[in-house]
Amino acid sequence: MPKFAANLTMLFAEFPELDRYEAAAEAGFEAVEILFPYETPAPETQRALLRNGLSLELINCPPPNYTGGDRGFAAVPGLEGRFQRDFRRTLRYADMLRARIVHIMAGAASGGDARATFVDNLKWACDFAPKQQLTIEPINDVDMPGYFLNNFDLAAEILDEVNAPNLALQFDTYHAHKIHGDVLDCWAKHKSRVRHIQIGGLPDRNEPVKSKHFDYPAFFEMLDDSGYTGAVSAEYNPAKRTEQGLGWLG
Ligand SMILES: O=C(O)[C@@H](O)C(=O)CO
Ligand SMILES: [Mg+2]
Repeated sequence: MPKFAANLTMLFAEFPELDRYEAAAEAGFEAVEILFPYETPAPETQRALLRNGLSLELINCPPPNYTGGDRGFAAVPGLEGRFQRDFRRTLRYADMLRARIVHIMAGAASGGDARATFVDNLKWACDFAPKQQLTIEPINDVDMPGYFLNNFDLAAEILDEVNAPNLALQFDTYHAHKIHGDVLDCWAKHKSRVRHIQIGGLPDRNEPVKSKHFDYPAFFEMLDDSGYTGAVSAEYNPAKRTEQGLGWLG
């Protein structure tokens, strides 16, 4: 089986943030991710990770929590200064929490200027933090209207243009399904660029179980055979309490 991680922004949300780490460890996870850890002092998150023997796979840039607000600034012309400040702050958290990956969010924008801004900001970030693994994630524009990076082919072009060893693709099966329909086809086309996977049930983003839309057990087997060594993070809305829906873990 792949190395599964629990996304603590969506899983174990029955508990206060710092208690989710213990809940994830008790459920058998050895790794977690949290999209926006910025409202909790980093030393407290660090202690929760250590106490529960968990590694941190990923955090998002920008801080802080964007509930109801912006979806990043990396592709927003004119906000390069804001992007750089955010990125520096994210890196301080990433260093302290030893986050394996930082996902850089593009933000709401469109057109050629946005694309050029995104490429320039990504090049700057890759140079500024050569030892930090970075990703970009295509996100469907029903869930995030106006989000710049809204398809995988565009992400592939951007990755080619930036051409940095520490920048790769974050492949979320839920978004792949909503954007392109056929997840396996999208995977086959882009797998060589993928450094992080997120999963959610199709089509409703609940537990990642086998459905007429997707065969998760077969996908996990295929990942094992493919030599993929990254994490597969459970990023979904549990239909009931989180623990009651973890049968898919095997
Ligand atoms: O898929 C998602 O929604 C997330 O991975 C994310 O980073 C958006 O905040
Ligand atoms: Mg995702």
